[in-house]
Amino acid sequence: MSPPAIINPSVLSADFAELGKACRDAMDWKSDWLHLDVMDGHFVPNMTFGAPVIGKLRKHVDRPKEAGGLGTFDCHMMIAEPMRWASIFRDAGADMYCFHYEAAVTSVGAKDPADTQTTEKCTPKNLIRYIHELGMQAGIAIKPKTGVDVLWDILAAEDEKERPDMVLIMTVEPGFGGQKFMASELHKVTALREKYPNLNIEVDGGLAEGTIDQAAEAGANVIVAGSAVFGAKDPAHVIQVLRDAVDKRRGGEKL
Ligand SMILES: O=C(CO)[C@H](O)[C@H](O)COP(=O)(O)O
Ligand SMILES: [Co+2]
Repeated sequence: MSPPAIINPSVLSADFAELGKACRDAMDWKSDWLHLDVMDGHFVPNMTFGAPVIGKLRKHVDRPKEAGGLGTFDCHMMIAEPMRWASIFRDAGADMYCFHYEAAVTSVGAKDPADTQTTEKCTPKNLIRYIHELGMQAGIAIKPKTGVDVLWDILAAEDEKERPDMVLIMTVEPGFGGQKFMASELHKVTALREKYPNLNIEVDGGLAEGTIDQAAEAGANVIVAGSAVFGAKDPAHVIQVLRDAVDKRRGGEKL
């Protein structure tokens, strides 16, 4: 059976002037995690917030989930140099540091924003190892134009410290909330779920009541939803619908 449903609202669609309230609301609505979209204006054509904001939000979010809080701050790092910023986000309170494969393979392995000397290349496996050494969980994301094939070698790393805890399949082009769900990406989820029954597989972009069944059927269990939750009249109901769809697939019931 695939892992349990993890419903993960993205604050990208919340009122940025009231992010503390958005976190408290997400807890009240019985979310499992909180998804934080970090955008740098280089890797994607948009900017959001960085570690200082995440550090402040931590104060609004109780742990653990069992006590009514949110267990995991899931930081979706849409940034060009993911190795450079990992320790800073760890210090701010990130639990899951989910970087983009495309950014990792085109950046250097400097571990400090001010380091201009390092020229050694970053690799996904080295970055995953480093994220684990920092005490965070490691996620790896791929954009719609990146094939799922790039992930096989990383998932099969001999050393478990170099294997990701979660894979994120983007179902929109990263950069903006409220875009149309790309069902064309779900074959990647199906392929991953076939090979890795226990892996946390996250989908992000355009997930809502009308699209969740396809994603759940493909095998996704970590569900990001921004506009569908923060734009809803009854966000707690939407979260329940998303959870039920994943749980039905887990129970073997055909959707
Ligand atoms: O990573 C993202 C965009 O790059 C967001 O997490 C995502 O788009 C969520 O928003 P919505 O559910 O409205 O599509
Ligand atoms: Co995201």
